[in-house]
Amino acid sequence: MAKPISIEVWNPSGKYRVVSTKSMPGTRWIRLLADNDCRLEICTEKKTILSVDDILALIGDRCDGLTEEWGEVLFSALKRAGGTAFSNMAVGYNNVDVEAANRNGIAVGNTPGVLTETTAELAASLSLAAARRIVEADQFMRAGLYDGWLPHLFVGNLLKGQTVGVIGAGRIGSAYARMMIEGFKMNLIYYDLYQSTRLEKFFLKANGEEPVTWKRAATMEDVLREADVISLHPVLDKTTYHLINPERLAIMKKEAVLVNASRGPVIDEVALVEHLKANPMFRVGLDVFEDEPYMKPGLADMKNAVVVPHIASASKWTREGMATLAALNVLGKIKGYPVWGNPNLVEPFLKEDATPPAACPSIACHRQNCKKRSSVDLFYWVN
Ligand SMILES: NC(=O)C1=CN([C@@H]2O[C@H](COP(=O)(O)OP(=O)(O)OC[C@H]3O[C@@H](n4cnc5c(N)ncnc54)[C@H](O)[C@@H]3O)[C@@H](O)[C@H]2O)C=CC1
Ligand SMILES: O=C(O)C(=O)CO
Repeated sequence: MAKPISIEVWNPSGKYRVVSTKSMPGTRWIRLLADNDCRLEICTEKKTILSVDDILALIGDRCDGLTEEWGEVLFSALKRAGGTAFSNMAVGYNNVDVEAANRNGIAVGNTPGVLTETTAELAASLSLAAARRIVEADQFMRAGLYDGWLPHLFVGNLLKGQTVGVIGAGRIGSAYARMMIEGFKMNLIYYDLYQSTRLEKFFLKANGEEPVTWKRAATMEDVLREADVISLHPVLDKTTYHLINPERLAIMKKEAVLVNASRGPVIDEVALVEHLKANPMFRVGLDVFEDEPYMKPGLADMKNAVVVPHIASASKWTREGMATLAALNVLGKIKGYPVWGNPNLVEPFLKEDATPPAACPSIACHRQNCKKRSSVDLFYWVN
């Protein structure tokens, strides 16, 4: 039997028991649940990742809704406890065994609509940090090694006029592409399984400047060969696992910059470390890792890698929005509300002082609608 888990309780006499396995940013999500007859239990354990036993202890023998990362054991426990709702605080849900959720009649919520720009901005930051060697230079400065301007000191890559490559030109990939085109006047080449109309409709209104060029590549290899900066934004699934492997690394330019703010396993990280060792001018910016929270051996020693701990969606507005949407997914399901028409247009749920619509903002998959949703609504969480 799992040991008791420490929790903080809001509205103890609430009719519905909702458990959050993590403390989430902001307070609106708490108010929304507590004001709607939910007894909210927030796990206050210090550990970042809870074990299956920890979560079983949290579910107990009566629970109406929950937010975490799961499979059959936990979904069947949630079902036995009378639960019907689960929400990730993420757009992605590759942490969720959707089939197991379906078998147990549990709806799976996620939180699109608030992450796109924040995540794209982090990818753009990593692109710049890697191209201009910001982290190396910062460490050098702090170590007291700077003793005067030198022509060769931390020479990096100019972005203007170079080519940015995007693999997976969905919401985030397209937003990132626009930032790099508009901000740095880069030319674009992208690869996606589908034509990205949202990206192709966009054009540079550059007052009198040379317009940038853009094209959709026939193959991913074309992007890897041609681009100077490549950013990965696909979902993680069987088709994208180890998308960047030794063969594909080998065809990239020796001084290319590779950015990953999608999912760690999209890159074969062991192969990447070898490539970084062999090609000191090849640089990467990584927000996600194959075995999060760990890095593959050797990566931490590579000066040509900028690494950050999965913070792409970490802006205050986004994280508070994610918390609100996750809570409203669970609440909406408990109340029997329908699913909101467009999970990417969620502003009505985010208005601070307004009553949110009587709908679940984004139920990515449940028994009734699972097959009907297009792939664009299926997202994946880390690990
Ligand atoms: N690092 C972080 O904190 C965050 C990471 N993400 C991750 O970013 C990724 C993209 O998110 P969105 O843009 O919202 O999703 P999206 O669904 O709008 O875009 C994904 C794109 O990838 C394309 N794609 C799928 N398989 C492909 C393949 N084999 N080759 C090339 N393209 C392929 C799809 O056609 C789609 O256009 C997801 O993995 C998501 O979980 C999202 C938010 C935050
Ligand atoms: O939303 C997601 O998929 C995340 O990775 C959270 O930042």
